[in-house]
Amino acid sequence: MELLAKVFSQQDELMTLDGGYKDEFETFKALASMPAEKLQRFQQLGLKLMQDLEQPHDRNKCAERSRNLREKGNLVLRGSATGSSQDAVLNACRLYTGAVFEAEDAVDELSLAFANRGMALQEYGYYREAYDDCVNALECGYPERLRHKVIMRQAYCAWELKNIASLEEHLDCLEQLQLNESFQQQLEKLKQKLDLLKNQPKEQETQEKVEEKALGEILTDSGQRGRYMVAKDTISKGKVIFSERASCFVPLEQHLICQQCAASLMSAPIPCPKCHQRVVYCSRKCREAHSAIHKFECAAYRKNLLKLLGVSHLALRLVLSYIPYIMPHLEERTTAKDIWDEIMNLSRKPEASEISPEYLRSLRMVSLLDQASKAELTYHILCANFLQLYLKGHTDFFDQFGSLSASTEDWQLIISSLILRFAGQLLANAHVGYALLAVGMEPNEFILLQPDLWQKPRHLKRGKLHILSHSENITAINLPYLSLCNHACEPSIRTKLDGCSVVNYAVKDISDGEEIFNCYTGTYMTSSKLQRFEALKEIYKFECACAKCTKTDPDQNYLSFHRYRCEKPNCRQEFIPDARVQRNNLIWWLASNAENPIICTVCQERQDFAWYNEFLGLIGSCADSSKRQDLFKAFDDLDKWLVDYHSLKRIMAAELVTACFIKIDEGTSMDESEYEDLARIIRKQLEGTAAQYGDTSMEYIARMTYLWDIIAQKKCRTNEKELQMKGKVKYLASEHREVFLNYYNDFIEQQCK
Ligand SMILES: C[S@@+](CC[C@H](N)C(=O)[O-])C[C@H]1O[C@@H](n2cnc3c(N)ncnc32)[C@H](O)[C@@H]1O
Repeated sequence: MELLAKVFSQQDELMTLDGGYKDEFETFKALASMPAEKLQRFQQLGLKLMQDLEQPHDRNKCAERSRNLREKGNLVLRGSATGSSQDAVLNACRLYTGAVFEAEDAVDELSLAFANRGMALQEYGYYREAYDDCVNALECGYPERLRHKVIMRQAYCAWELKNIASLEEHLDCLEQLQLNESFQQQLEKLKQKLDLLKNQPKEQETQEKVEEKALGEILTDSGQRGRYMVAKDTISKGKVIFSERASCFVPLEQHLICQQCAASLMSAPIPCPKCHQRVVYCSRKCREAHSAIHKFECAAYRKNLLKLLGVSHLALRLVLSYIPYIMPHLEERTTAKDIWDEIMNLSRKPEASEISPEYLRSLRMVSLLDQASKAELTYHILCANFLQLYLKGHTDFFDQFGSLSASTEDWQLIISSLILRFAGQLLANAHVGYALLAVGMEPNEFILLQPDLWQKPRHLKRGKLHILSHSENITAINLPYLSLCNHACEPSIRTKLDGCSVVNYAVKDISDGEEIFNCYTGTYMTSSKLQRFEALKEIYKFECACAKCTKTDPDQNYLSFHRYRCEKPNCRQEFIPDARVQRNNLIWWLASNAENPIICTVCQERQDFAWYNEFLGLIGSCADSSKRQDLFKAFDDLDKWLVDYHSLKRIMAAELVTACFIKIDEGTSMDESEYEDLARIIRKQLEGTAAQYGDTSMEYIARMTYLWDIIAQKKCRTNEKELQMKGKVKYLASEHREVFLNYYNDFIEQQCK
C-alpha cells in the first residue's frame, strides 16, 4: 500500500487537470497529450510499480510443502483405518486441501493432492466435489499407471450422484483397461449398479418458483433524486418485491470465497494454481464460468495489486464483463471520440423497460465523480490508468480490438475512461454483501473442513451452530436494479443476499404508487440523524429529507436505545444523553470514545459506569463457576442503569454469551441452571435485537444460533413459539439455509413432538 501511495503521489505531481474535471474521456485525453517526456516518466512510474509488485516464486518449495501436507493427510487416513472415524477423514480432506493450495503450479504434486483429496471427499460423502477432484487430478497429469484408480472413483461418484451418462462413460473407459482382479470385481459391481440405476424411476426436478412479475416501476425526477422506484400496486409486508442476480462482484479483504458464485461454504475449494492461492472456486463449473474474466486478472492477483485498488477493482470487473456486450455497438466507430460518444449515448437513453440488460443498467447508473474531492478524483484516475497499463502490459486484453478500425491507442483511452466511469458510478451505487462466517478462523481455513464441527456433509454436530454467529462483509457487488432505489432512513425493503443474488422483501405494507426506499446507512433506529447526514453527504452527496429526518424529534427512536437511569444516589432520574452534544459518543464504551463521558441531563453529573469494568472483569473469569453466577447477576443488575432495550445491554449480553460458549467449547461444563441463565440472557438479547434491527435481520439470526445450540442440547425449556424460529432461515443464503435446516431437523424438531 505504501509503495502504491508513493508512486501515485509522484504521478500526481506530473499530472495537471487543467481547466478542472470535464469527464472521464477528456481526462484521459488530456493525460495522453502531456508533453512526451512527462508522459513517458508518468507511465514508467506505473510500469516500475508493476515490476516491484512481482513476487518471488519457488516451485520446488511449493512442491515440498504440498508433499508434506499430503503425507500428513495420508497418515491421518491410515490412522483412521483402525479407529475409522468421520472426523479423521474430514481432517485428511483438510490437509489435502492444504496440499492442493501449497502445490500452486507444481503440477505433479498438485495432481497427487487432488487425487488424494478426491478419495477422502468420496469417503466422507462429498461426491460432487470428489468427482471434480478426480477430473482435476487427471487434468494435472496424474500418473498413467494409476489412472484406473481415479477413473474407478469417478464411476463411484457418478453412481452416487445418479449420473447415468458419466457412469456409463467411466465404465466404458475402465473396460478398455487391463485391471487386476480386485478392480475387475469393482467394475462388475458398478455395472450391476448402473443397470439398477437405469431401471429406477426418474426423480422429478423441483425448482423453486421465482416471482417473475416486477412489483416496482422506475420513475424519473428532474431534480437531484433522479430515478426512483415506486410500487406498481399495493405490496404487503413480507412479499418479494424484486430479485436480481449480479454478474460482477469482488471479494473484500482477500476473503477466499468462490469468485464465480460467492459461495463461502466450500468443502473442496479449487484454487487457481498460478496466482498464489488468492483465487478459489467452489467447483470446476464455476472455475470454467469465470475463466473469461480470470484470464485477464490472474497476473494482477499474482502481483496482489487488486487489493490496493478498492472500488476500481470492481470497476475493472464491470469492464471485463460488459465489454463483449458493449462492443457490437462500437465496432463501426473509427476514432476514440466516436466510440466514447456512442458509449455516452447508450448511457443517456432512458430506462426503456424493466428488463434492460445489466450492462445498460450499469452504464446508466449515476456517477458522483464530478462532485468528488480533488484527492479522490486523482486517486481514481491513477487507479484507472494503472489498470489500463496492466491490461496492456500483462494480458492480451487489447488483442480483441485488433481487427477494428480504431487504433489500440484509441481503445486504451476508452478502457481507462470506462474504468474511471464505472469507478465513479460505483462510489454511489456499489453494494456490500455479507455472509455468516466462522469466528476467529484463519483466512485460508475452510469451515466445512473442520472435523470438530461436522457429523456428516453439511450436518453440524450438536451444539455447534454458534460457529456461524458472525456476520461479515465479504463482497463489493454491482446490483444496478437495486441501485435504482433511493435512500430513506426507514427503508421499505429488507435485502437478502444469496451469493451474488439478492431478494428484496417488503418490510412493511407499501401502497400503490408509494416510493420504495433502500437505506444506504444505518437506519433511524440504529444511528443518529447527524451520523447519517454526514455519511450521506460525504459518500452520496445529498442531504436527506426523508420522513424520519424531517420529524421535529428525528433521533427519538435511536435515543430510545440509549436511555439511562442516573447512577448518582440523589438523582436516580431517567435521562437520555443530549445527542447534539454527544455526537457519535453515545457509544462511550468504545475505546475511541473514551474521552467523551455521558452526562446526566437532569443533575448534570458525569456518569462513572464503574459497573461496566466490573462486568468485563467477570467476563474475563467466566471459566470459574462462582464468577459465572456473579456475571449472570451483574447482567440482571444492568436494568438498574440501562433502561428497556438499551443497546449496551444487547452488546453486553453478546459478550457474556460468547465468552461462556468459548469456555463450553474448551470443555468447561455448566449445570442446568447456568444453561437456563444463558438462555434467558440470549432471549433478552434477541428481544433487544428484534426491537432495534428487526427479527429477520442478520444480527438477530446470528445471535439466535446460541439459543438453538442450547435447545438442541436439551439444556433449557422451550416453547412452541420459540420453535417457530425455523421460519427465520428463509432470510439466509441458500448455502447457510441448508446447514440451519439440517440442524433444526437433526436436533430441534424432535422437541416439538
Ligand atoms: C444509488 S443511486 C439511486 C438512484 C438514482 N436516483 C438514479 O437516478 O440512478 C444514489 C444517488 O441517488 C440520489 N439520491 C438517492 N436517494 C436520495 C434522496 N433521498 N434524496 C436525494 N437524492 C437521492 C443521490 O444522488 C445518490 O447519490
